[in-house]
Amino acid sequence: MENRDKLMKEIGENEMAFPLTFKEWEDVAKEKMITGGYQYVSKGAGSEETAKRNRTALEKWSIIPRMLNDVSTVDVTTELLGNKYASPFLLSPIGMQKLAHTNGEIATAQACKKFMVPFILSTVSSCSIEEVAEVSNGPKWFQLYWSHENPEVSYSMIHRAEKAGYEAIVVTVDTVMAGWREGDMKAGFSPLSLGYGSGNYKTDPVFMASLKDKEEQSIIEEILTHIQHPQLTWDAIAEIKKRTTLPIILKGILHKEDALLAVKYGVDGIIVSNHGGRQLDGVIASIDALAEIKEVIDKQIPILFDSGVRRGVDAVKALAIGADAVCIGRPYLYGLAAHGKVGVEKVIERFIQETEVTLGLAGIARLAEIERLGMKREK
Ligand SMILES: Cc1cc2nc3c(=O)[nH]c(=O)nc-3n(C[C@H](O)[C@H](O)[C@H](O)COP(=O)(O)O)c2cc1C
Ligand SMILES: O=C(O)C(=O)c1ccccc1
Repeated sequence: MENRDKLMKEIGENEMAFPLTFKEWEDVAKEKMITGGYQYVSKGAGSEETAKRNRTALEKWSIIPRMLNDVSTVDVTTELLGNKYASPFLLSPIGMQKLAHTNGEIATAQACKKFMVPFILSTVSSCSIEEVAEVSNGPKWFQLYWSHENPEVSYSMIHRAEKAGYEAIVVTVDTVMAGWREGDMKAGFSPLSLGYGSGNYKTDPVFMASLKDKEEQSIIEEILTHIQHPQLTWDAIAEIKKRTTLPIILKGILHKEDALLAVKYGVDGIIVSNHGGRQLDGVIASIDALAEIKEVIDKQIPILFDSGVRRGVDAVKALAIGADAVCIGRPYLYGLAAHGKVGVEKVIERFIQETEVTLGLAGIARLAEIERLGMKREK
């Protein structure tokens, strides 16, 4: 626990300037971001039933710890898709990060590299696939919003991601249309129209060649028609699989039958996620869906998890319930908004440290042995 003591000392002595709790990070981010931008990031869809449920459900799950094990070192290394990672964390894809900080995804990718945490770059990122690869040789995955309008644009992006060294393609399946986000509707807020989120489109040769009108406004409109993909079906997944040698991960699976279909269609992993309550409101908490999906998947493919994770304890619960790795969402975006690259680094570092402390106190010396923990859910 030497690391932990070091961290405690650092927090006490040098890091008072940095926020510590999720709420503190959020408060600083709120101050630094434009009002519409903060609202866009922080809110959920509809009446935010699901955004809230993600939290209440996580709090209903409790850990039943083990005692009298030597936990003088806690090993959180994680194997995923044949790679070994230093921790069980990845960063969820979040579009348009220049909305949070002028350095956007460049800063986030650099912070990830420091901890060798995979960064999942969004299709609608403000920085391009290549720009991000240039500043970070750390692990990177690419998130794809399938373009039904012109599948060749999607294949072009997949090809660019392969060429730039990205290790996996994450196909998001819960965003077939825009979520019902009342805050954004009232404010008339659209991050794309601020020009923050077109890095991958503006640098895509197939997309640019397809445009008749290269005026800014029509580029944005074209991007929007490319992002929404109500026609997305399992056939497209099979098609994508044919076009790349990279592993394919489906993000946004909540039903166990869909998890089984994912296995049937030969995908390499799933992310159990409800998009942080930003898409379909009223859906099951991500952590409860994880518990059900874990049962049927039974280790056939890796299961990743996001939505509502705010600290190390949340991550340990997800890992104990059956996730192979956990994706951090809003917490790192607030770190970015508050303190740029260093902010993201602090958020990641504390997630890892708190996870180590939590596992140690729960009597688990190696993450690989987390199945020894009990988990109980209150009604
Ligand atoms: C501002 C914002 C933008 C997002 N953009 C994307 C995106 O471009 N692609 C995607 O697959 N998910 C996107 N997500 C969803 C996240 O990947 C993740 O599922 C979600 O943030 C998890 O919930 P949490 O933030 O409550 O932990 C976005 C989330 C936020 C907050
Ligand atoms: O805002 C989001 O959650 C998101 O995923 C998204 C979808 C389309 C365009 C930009 C971001």
